[in-house]
Amino acid sequence: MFVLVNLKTYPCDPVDVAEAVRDVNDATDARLAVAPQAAHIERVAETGVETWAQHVDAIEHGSNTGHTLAESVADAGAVGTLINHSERRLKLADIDGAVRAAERADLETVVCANNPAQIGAAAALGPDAVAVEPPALIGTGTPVSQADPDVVEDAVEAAANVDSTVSVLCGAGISTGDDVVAAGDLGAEGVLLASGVAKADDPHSALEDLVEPL
Ligand SMILES: O=C[C@H](O)COP(=O)(O)O
Repeated sequence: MFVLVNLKTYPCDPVDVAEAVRDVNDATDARLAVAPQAAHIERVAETGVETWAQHVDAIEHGSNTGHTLAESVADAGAVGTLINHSERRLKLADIDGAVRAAERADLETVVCANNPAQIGAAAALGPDAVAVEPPALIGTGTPVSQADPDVVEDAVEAAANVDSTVSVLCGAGISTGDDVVAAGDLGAEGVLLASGVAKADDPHSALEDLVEPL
């Protein structure tokens, strides 16, 4: 299972969480990675943890003030990027452009979507993976894999109908090992999570619990 920890803009210490992700990754068969804010990518990557960007824009080098260039996050140490997170929504053409920009910079891609219908559209753009996240469950601690299993199963089916090489992650409310196991049982190859780790008093312990049954 792939466990991708999104730090959003939570007031955690990104290096402390990155070191916890790195250390727990070293002690499990699961694959763990962390997605800090763009400004923290370089410091986080220097810990040795697998580091992802939270977003890249559909741009090339040039006059794009305030945008995030895929090559720049790759230069800073990111090896992948989220695209179209529920809190960073893009138009369809810009999702497509962001996937192409990430490919150009050799970044792995996870395109997020609200529901199975959008997952099908996202898979058609050829990312490495898609992530289904019902917005109403994000940050609630109510896990999508247990509270709304049909969403996950339908997302897996929707992606497979379009492109069977695109992996499916699920996210929203995932915070325990049981939530991750439930996601795997529904066909997801990974989970995207944030508050369960970034807001935990002890991120290392929270991560150990997440991977313990894997
Ligand atoms: O990127 C992570 C997702 O939005 C899930 O957030 P959450 O784990 O806090 O529900």
